[in-house]
Amino acid sequence: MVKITVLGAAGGIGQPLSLLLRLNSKVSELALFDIVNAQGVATDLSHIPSTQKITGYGPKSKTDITQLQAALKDADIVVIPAGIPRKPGMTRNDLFKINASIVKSLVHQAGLICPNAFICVISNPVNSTVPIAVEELKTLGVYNPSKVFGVTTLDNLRLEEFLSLSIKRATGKTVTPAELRGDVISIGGHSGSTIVPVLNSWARNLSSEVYDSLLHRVQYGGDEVVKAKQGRGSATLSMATAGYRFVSHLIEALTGDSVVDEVAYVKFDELPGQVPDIVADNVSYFSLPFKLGKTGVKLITFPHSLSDKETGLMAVAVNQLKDEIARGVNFVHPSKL
Ligand SMILES: NC(=O)C1=CN([C@@H]2O[C@H](COP(=O)(O)OP(=O)(O)OC[C@H]3O[C@@H](n4cnc5c(N)ncnc54)[C@H](O)[C@@H]3O)[C@@H](O)[C@H]2O)C=CC1
Ligand SMILES: O=C([O-])CC(=O)C(=O)O
Repeated sequence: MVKITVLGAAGGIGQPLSLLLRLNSKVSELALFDIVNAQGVATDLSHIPSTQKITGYGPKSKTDITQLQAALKDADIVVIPAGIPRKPGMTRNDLFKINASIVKSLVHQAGLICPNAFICVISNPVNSTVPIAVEELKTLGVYNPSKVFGVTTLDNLRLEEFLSLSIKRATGKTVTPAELRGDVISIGGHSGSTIVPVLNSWARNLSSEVYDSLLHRVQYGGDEVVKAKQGRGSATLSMATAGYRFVSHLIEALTGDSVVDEVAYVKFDELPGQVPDIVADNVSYFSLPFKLGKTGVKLITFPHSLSDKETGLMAVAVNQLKDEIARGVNFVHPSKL
């Protein structure tokens, strides 16, 4: 029995993500909330045969929070793709002005109504919106470091797909993205040079030229989609797939006895497991691999074998992340910095 609430469910990510969740038989209840059209999306999805209860909620007025609260009641997992996406020429940080308040207000209600729920933040800029979520939950006294995630799974999907293509191009050999999954991961943050792909022994297959173009494509994959969509938004279908991969693992961890391997952007300093000094001495948030159980993150499992190049990338990532994390914290506590 798992209840999932999707906030921003009528959007470009929210709709396909809700569709995928509708098809998961372990989800007993799916609550969709949006400021527009969530009831319409829920009605549409309700025609797909399922034993799952599905409901749609939207505010009845500008100040109405009762519908949001009803959607969040008894939620085990809250997924947040609410907020504006990029247009060409914008960075993810340009979204902060609008999305920071959206995430803060939604997480505030989640902290009040379902304080034990897992919180999965998709809204950008993830490097800053997750610190906002954490600080908001702290102010309510309900923060649990094992249960708050920035969803960076799309960086891992891109790495698996683009590396598979790069290996084919460089060696003529076929290594499927599924074979690479788990063996290569993306750590760091979720924007440009904060994204650090860790290639393990697969790097040996690539010339420095192929490596550099792979690195660029993983770090700036989001820009590629924004440009191709020509002002009509950013990644939605790949993101819904990524979001579903992450959330379905959470569901697995919640409903079974198995411990699942995942990667997400977390506040790691209060979690068990070792993180290298270069990270731990400079930031408290990083996208990291971990073991996931019923109660959330059980253990950070930092990759053992980073190359010199990857260690260098990590130093760059940490530097940029510092400011982006501070921006999120400062938004909730303007006087703290
Ligand atoms: N973490 C990641 O890897 C990725 C994150 N994103 C981010 O996800 C966010 C959503 O992207 P899209 O779905 O493409 O945007 P969209 O504009 O298609 O959908 C966003 C939805 O949020 C709703 N919304 C706005 N304010 C709300 C509020 N206060 N409460 C509830 N719903 C609200 C809107 O009505 C809309 O339906 C963006 O910030 C985007 O940058 C996008 C791709 C990847
Ligand atoms: O690039 C964007 O704005 C959306 C995003 O986070 C991604 O595609 O990785």
